[in-house]
Amino acid sequence: MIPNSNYYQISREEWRTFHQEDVPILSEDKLESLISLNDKLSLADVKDIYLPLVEVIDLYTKNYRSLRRMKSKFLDRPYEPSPMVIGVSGSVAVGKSTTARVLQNTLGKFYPEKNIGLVTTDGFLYSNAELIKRGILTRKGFPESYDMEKLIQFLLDVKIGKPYVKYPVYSHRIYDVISDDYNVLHEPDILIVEGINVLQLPSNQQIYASDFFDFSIYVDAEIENIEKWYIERFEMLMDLAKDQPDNYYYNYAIGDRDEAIAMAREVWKSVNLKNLQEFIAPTMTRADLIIHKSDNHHIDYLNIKKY
Ligand SMILES: Nc1ncnc2c1ncn2[C@@H]1O[C@H](COP(=O)(O)OP(=O)(O)OP(=O)(O)O)[C@@H](O)[C@H]1O
Ligand SMILES: CC(C)(CO)[C@@H](O)C(=O)NCCC(=O)O
Repeated sequence: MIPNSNYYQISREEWRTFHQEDVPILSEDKLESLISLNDKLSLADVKDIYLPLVEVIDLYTKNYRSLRRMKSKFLDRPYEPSPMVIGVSGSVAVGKSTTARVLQNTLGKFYPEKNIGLVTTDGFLYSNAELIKRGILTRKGFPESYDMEKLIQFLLDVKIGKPYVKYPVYSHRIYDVISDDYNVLHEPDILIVEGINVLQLPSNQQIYASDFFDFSIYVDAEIENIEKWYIERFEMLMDLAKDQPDNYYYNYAIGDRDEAIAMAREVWKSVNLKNLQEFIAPTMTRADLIIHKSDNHHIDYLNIKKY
């Protein structure tokens, strides 16, 4: 329970019962096809968690569009379509990208005619070379390691409806931003932006990234579980790198496994846990919705903002 909470805490058992009468139910076929897109996802998760969640997002989307329409009419300005932007935040390795991907796919089934985009803020990290130049390589993921001005310009371009918006991409495989390459976003109706920093307030800008979010989600879990998932992912990345000498994890993969895992535990403690406690967890109560995961990534309850 969040102290002095302005949230309703809702158990999974209750959450799964929420449904708007006038919203059509997704067919079993569509639900089955969603699970095949993600091996981490169960049919129970789609039905219990993600279907009510897309219906909540549907309420926020309708409200967002109708307010914008009324405002442009009131101000006597043309109505310019602008995508609804959803932020997904939480610790390193808590499962933000997995949650965001499942949400993207479920929204895609819910609104088959709409374009649902997904971008991670990892691409807006400074490159390793730049982090070294600034003496902050061991602060990767901390607020100062992101080019926030670039992220805010990107969000602004998306919001004003620029037809093609470029954005940089990060690769866990090379442990760096991919240089000389970028992805392009083309007129999304809804954009999900996932990253540890989406709810943070920058110290030196007048515009906040969070100004652009119309709905925000924080993925929460106990620290011991997140550490476990971080180490499991490290082992998975190491296993994938075994035959790839150009992979950042290759040297760990061919070296002593216990030593590599001990090193990962140290990085977790001295970098990611510190970042979580100092800069990420304090932003949790800015989110409209907090999803709580327990053992085995099981979502057991959610907190949704009252006011
Ligand atoms: N629902 C789930 N069921 C099983 N495994 C999951 C689930 N969600 C996430 N994971 C696993 O937990 C690990 C972390 O997940 P993910 O990569 O989505 O986290 P993240 O918060 O996006 O991390 P980062 O900030 O470092 O990119 C991964 O190994 C992922 O496969
Ligand atoms: C790229 C981030 C910051 C977030 O996804 C994270 O995965 C990371 O690399 N953190 C730095 C410390 C580490 O190597 O885990």
